[in-house]
Amino acid sequence: MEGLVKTDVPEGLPLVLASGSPRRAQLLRAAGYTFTIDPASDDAECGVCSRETAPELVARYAYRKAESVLPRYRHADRPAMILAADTVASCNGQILGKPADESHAAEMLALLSGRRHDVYTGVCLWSSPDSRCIVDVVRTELQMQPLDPAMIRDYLATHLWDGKAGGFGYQDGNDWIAVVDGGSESNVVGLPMERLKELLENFSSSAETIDTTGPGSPASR
Ligand SMILES: Cc1cn([C@H]2C[C@H](O)[C@@H](COP(=O)(O)OP(=O)(O)OP(=O)(O)O)O2)c(=O)[nH]c1=O
Repeated sequence: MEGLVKTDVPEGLPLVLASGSPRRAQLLRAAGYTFTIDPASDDAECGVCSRETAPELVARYAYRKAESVLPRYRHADRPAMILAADTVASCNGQILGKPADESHAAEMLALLSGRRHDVYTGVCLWSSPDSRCIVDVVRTELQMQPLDPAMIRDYLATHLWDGKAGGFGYQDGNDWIAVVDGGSESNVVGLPMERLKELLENFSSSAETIDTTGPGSPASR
């Protein structure tokens, strides 16, 4: 997979992956990052707002996931660079998150069959000592080959769809799906590694300071 090259974390901060996704941890490990895992609370993902686009949704969720773990790293003796992400597929105007069950996965695969679709990952980096934050979204366009009922049935039986946006894993080892634009395979699997490197490298000049003490802030909850 491309882009598996690490860079330094600004200020030498310990990197905290605010995600329970095994794929994100694998990608970070493969690139050589040292990090701890501290998943965001489940309520960081709270449904699709009306008229929200897929890129808006993943940006919002990535932000909320990072924000939800921030209070754990607020003390001066526990500084961290928090990394959170959220991935969805988007096909024919529908946003596809993780399937609730096998029949939901089957519906998603039937929709994706033979269609071009996009996978979006939102990434949020938040440095706890100075509460500076950056959010970005990467899109990858994919083409799914036509899937016949037997292919869908056999894939569902593997349970590999479980926990994967769109009910299908790009990394699952069959040739059903190909990247047609946007390049990043790691983005499809849950963390755009080349963009992560750029975000870390440009963090000092690009991140915004977030007021975490005002009304509605993590500290006030
Ligand atoms: C499209 C696609 C997604 N995925 C995965 C990446 C993500 O783990 C998952 C999308 O769900 P997310 O809600 O983005 O992440 P998560 O629930 O796994 O972890 P957390 O919320 O704790 O960060 O789908 C693949 O593994 N392969 C794929 O081809």
